[in-house]
Formats: sequence, structure tokens, C-alpha cells
Amino acid sequence: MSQSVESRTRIKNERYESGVIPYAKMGYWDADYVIKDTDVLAMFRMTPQKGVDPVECAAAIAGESSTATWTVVWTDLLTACDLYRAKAYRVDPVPGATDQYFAYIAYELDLFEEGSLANLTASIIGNVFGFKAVNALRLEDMRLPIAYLKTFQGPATGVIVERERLDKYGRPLLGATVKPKLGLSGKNYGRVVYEGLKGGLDFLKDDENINSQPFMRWKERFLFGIEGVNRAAAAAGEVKGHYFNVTAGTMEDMYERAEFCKEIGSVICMIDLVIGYTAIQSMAIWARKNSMILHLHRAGNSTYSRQKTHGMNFRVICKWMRMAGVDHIHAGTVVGKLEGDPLMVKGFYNTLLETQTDVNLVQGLFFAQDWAALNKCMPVASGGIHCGQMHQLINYLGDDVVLQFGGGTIGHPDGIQAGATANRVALECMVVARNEGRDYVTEGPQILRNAAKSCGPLQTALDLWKDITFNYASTDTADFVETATANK
Ligand SMILES: O=C(COP(=O)(O)O)[C@H](O)[C@H](O)COP(=O)(O)O
Ligand SMILES: [Mg+2]
Repeated sequence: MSQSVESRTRIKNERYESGVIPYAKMGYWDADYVIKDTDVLAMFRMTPQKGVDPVECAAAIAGESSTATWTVVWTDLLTACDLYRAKAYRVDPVPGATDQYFAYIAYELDLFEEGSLANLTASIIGNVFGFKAVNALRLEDMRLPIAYLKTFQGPATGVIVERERLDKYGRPLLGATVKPKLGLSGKNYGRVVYEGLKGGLDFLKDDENINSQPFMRWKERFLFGIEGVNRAAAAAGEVKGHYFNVTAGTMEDMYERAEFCKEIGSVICMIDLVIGYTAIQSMAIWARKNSMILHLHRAGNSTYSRQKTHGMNFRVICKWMRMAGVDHIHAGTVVGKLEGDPLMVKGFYNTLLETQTDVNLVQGLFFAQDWAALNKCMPVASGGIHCGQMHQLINYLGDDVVLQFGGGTIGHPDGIQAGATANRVALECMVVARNEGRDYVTEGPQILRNAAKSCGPLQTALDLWKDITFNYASTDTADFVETATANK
């Protein structure tokens, strides 16, 4: 028997009456939703406007970051709208805050184009952050399903192959940022590179804002820089590198600089986060094709990652950058001059280095994550660190990290080589102490003083920087409900 028109279509259904109905009623809230292995999950910290119901707020976020607009549209009926609608499935009050909630949202995998961070982010951090009904919004964490991760390249080289290419194992790598950041000529720049590498560092690096300015065009820097690398490597009998920053105003310029970097024999090049997700993915593909290690400076991230109630947590940037395919990313020092709570930083490092992570609320990891065999990405600790902190750095950050001392190398009173030597000796004596099973964290200062007896540069550095610490309260710390398990 044929159905009447009215019973065949959904159009007479209350859900599709024209007008404005709550997002929760439109299907963007489903407390009974059963998460699929293939779903993309996101957790937002939301601060609804006064009087806005948290569940409706979560539903609105799910709506605006997936299929919805502000009013009912009948064209939904032309789509698999029940499937494509994101579902907010859980809302928890943030402990200790009266106006904030954690909202969990599940997204159908087919909402996203394969291998495109640009497409993912246009939904997840798109319009939704400007929503008037939400006073503030912060993307705290995401779970990326294996099926989706497999559409991304992942780190071009990865930690294991980087160590093999460098032939350096069992210790953190050592680097330094050339200072002053801006203004040196190519020749003087190359001298800094040479001195630092000759003194014992593995890497020197360009700073985030050095590209191709009038005082030193990029080719000058690359040519003098590689001369410094080659001379120091020949003298030391070790592989050495300098991260040449290929960041530029256009992709064409970046490719040209990266090609030249390869041509002159560099093992590594560098880009800044500010070039954008698509440009980063393109450069990562170029890096894998050309057997180049790709360093990423996170310049710009604090603009949106530092404050607790609005923007996004840096751990999500870590996830996206591992997907995008960079081999290094600045991820905090704990003890240095820039933002970094110890537990949060540990969570970032685990996100970059582990093949699987469990829910770990203390470290701010709200979801379990399987990395689908994407390579590991090397965290870089940089910003206001010096050799007197070596025991703390090794304790907090482990072996798979590049420790970068800019001021802490170039600022040494006896010169750059002496600064580099102080760092290398401090590192090696601490690694030996740790490997011998000593309580190197407690005995650290004494271990350094003993090593300094036969290393003048280390003695001078310890004397100069002995009292330098950066003990400010972190702005980004963990908030969690003891019993919460996000992957229910
Ligand atoms: O130039 C430096 C550090 O110089 P120095 O070693 O002289 O302090 C880097 O740009 C910062 O580390 C970036 O910060 P982060 O690594 O936190 O992104
Ligand atoms: Mg810098």
C-alpha cells in the first residue's frame, strides 16, 4: 500500500517547523550518544553568557561547528542530517569555577576532508568562537580517530630516523638560537654558528623572525651559516646542523629557500607556525620527499593558547602539528622564561612522543589517543634556560628533546664557544650521573660544581647564572574532575 505524502516525508515533523528552535531540540545534544571508533571528538571549555543553559550552549557549539545555522532549514532533509549533525554528549561543570563547563562533542568522520587541517579547523575553531551566546570558549583537547590520522603524513622524518641521521643517541640534543635575533650580517651570523657548534652543540638555529630582511638577505645567511656548520662538523667529527628558517611571504619563496638549503647540504630547515596549516603541511611533504628534518617554531601560539578561558590549548596544536608532519616543535621548558606548568608540559611531550596515550587528567589529556603509527615529533625546550638547570631539565623533559640555550650560550662572558662547551659538559655529566643511578635531581648542583672543577667555561657559567630562575605562576594549569573519564 502506498504511503500518503504526509507520512512519507519528515517535513511535517515538529523538528522541521520553520523558525528558531533550541539547538538541543534540533538534535545537537544526545546524552545517550554511543561514541564510534571513527568519530572525531572535541572537548571545549565553555563560559556561557549569563542565563544560557549549559546543555543548550554545548548543543549550539556542536551545531555551529558542524551543520547548523541559527534557524531551521528544510534543506537539511536533502542530506543525511541525522548522521552529519555533531552531537554534544556530555557537559561537566569545571571544578572550582562557577561559570565554566567542559562540553564533549562527537563529529562524524565524513564531515572532514581527508588529510586537511584547514578543513578540520574551519569547523572546530571556525565561526563557533564568535558565537554571542558564549562568553568565552576554549578548545581543550581532541581525539583524532585512527581512520582519520591515516590520511595525514605525520612527521617527515621522526625522532628515530633523526637520531640515526645525526648518529646521536641516549641524551637530549643541544642547540642554541643565534642572538641578537635581528641585525647581524651574514658573515657575523656564520661566525656565531661556527663558534656554537665548535664548542659542542649539535644545532644552531635561526630565530622565528629572521627571514630575509635588508640587513641580511636569506642567501647570505644560508651560505655563511652552512660554512660554519661544515667547518665545525669537520673539526668535531660529528654531524652538526643549523635550522635555516625558510619562512617567507609566499609558498614559492619558501620552496626556493628550502631547495637551496638542501642544495648546500643542510640536514634540517625550519618554518614558523604563523605560516599557517596548509603551508606547514606542504612543507612537511616537501621535507619527506627531500630527506630533510623539519623544525617548527611555535611563534604566535601564545596569542590564543595561553589564557585559560578562550582560544585553544597548546596540546591541540601539538596534535595538529604531529598530523601536519613537522619533526620538531617548541613545547616548553618548565623552568625557563616562558609559560609552562610542569604537568601541562609533560602532557605536551607525551602527546608528541608516545604511540598511545591514555586519559591523564593531571596532564590535561582528556581523551585516550592512538597515534596510528605516525612518527614521533621531537619536542624542543627553549626560552630562558641555562646550564645550571641541567638536572631539572633532564628530570622534567627526558632524553627525547632538543635543549636550546640562546642567551645561555651566546651570553657567556668568555664567548660563544665557551658557552656551548659549558652546556655540553653540563649535559654529559648529568647524563652520566643519571645512568649511574645517582639521585641526580637532588645532587644536581653538586654534580655540576664537580664537573666545573675541570671545565672553566662551566664554572664561569654557573657563577654568572646561579641565581637566575623564572618563578612565576603559570596561567595554564589543569582543572579536572577526579572521576571523569572522557572515553566512556
Ligand atoms: O629565541 C628563543 C629563545 O631564546 P633564549 O634561549 O635566548 O631565551 C625562542 O624563540 C623561544 O624559545 C620561543 O619560545 P618557546 O620555545 O616557548 O616557543
Ligand atoms: Mg626566538
